[in-house]
Amino acid sequence: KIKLKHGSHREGKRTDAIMQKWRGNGLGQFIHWGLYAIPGGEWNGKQYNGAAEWIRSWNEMPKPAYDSLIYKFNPVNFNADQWAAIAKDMGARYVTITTKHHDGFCLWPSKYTSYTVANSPWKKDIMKPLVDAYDKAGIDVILYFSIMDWNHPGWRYDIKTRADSIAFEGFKKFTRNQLIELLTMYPKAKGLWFDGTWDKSWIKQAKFADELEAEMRKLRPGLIIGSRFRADEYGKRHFDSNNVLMGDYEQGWERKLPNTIADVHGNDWDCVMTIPENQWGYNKAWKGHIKTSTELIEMTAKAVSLGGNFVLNFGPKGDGSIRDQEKRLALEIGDWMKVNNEAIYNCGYSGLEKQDWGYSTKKTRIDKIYMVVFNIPVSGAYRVKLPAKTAIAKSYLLADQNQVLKVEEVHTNEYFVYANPASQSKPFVIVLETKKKERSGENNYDKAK
Ligand SMILES: COc1ccc([C@@H]2N[C@@H](C)[C@@H](O)[C@H]2O)cc1
Repeated sequence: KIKLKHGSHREGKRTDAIMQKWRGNGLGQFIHWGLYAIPGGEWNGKQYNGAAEWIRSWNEMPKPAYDSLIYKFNPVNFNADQWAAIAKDMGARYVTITTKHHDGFCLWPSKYTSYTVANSPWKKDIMKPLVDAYDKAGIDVILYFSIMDWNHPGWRYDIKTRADSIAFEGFKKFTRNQLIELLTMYPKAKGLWFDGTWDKSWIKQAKFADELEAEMRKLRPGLIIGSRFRADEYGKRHFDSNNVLMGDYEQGWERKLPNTIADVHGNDWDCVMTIPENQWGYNKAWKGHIKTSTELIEMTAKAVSLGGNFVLNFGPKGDGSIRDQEKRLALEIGDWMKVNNEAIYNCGYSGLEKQDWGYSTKKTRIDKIYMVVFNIPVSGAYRVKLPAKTAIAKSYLLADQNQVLKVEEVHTNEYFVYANPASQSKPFVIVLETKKKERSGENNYDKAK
């Protein structure tokens, strides 16, 4: 092991109640909202083919033109309770909200810069009504914060000269001040989701970032901070030089999911996902493949089956309203979650071998396994292999618990569960209540039991 001063300060999963709640959330909502929602991926009648929240980096859009969008920020249709209701109806149990994206525009009235809502026509704080609305809806709030800040004069991509170094020292103080300010103004926030930490300038700040993380955790005991915040003194990110996870959960799954349990290295993690291929901020033109609710439900089940959370992104429009396609998807996912959320909330890796019909999840600390089915076998038989000494006490459809299902042990600890789902066009869940195997002879079940 390499001696590290600024590596990870904890090995293994956090076991406290706040993290256990986070771990059991299963499904979250991401909100990307800011000045970039006003142009919505378009400028002077031309479409930017990158991600809409990156339009400032487009040569076709003069930086001053972007920066003066602050004078157009007046979201007359902004309604925090409506956003929270959409998340609630979808079945999200936490939300991650952009307080400040890379452009540096602050959705809260920060004392440390003038580039905030306070100096827009809107004038009012956006974060407070959002935090309060989601909290009232029983949805935990995580604050997204971009370290990289294109608006701050002290930001540097790398530190090459003494002048860079002096400027960046000012930037570091500014960053610390804003983070302490956010934690102080919004004490209900359960965690921070950092982004914009890949440039050399920040990677070189191992000591500063380590001390800042310690200061934030002291100010807010139990605060949840992911692996993307800081690098160790050798510049290693997400995993330190001894390959130990930085922070409380892995933030490496952006627009992609792990495939097997080996990919998640026994850590907590979240996957953040866009509905189109790659748009976080509102884009007028949703080009390419727009994911369906069934695809998104499958990603949610896959994430939970591998011990993580699935966080689906919404990009509200410049006027504060949510686009119809996003509202419809949230309702469709919510309809499924209303019936099947027992297989998602407070569930995790089942330890069972992956089968073709879909993903299995296991209720934490309870002998219940959920077979979340996406591929219906023509045989009507759903194969499941259980660990030795484990038997199936009972099996039924989650959506209709009176329908006890026939189970047949076809090989030692390998069973066929027979089910005919009500609908062939929607994912459904088979529940297995397991128990210790008393004696070897117990191998056939008939429907009546
Ligand atoms: C260099 O590539 C990227 C890709 C996406 C991002 C940001 N992370 C996502 C969560 C969005 O905020 C996106 O703008 C930043 C840099």
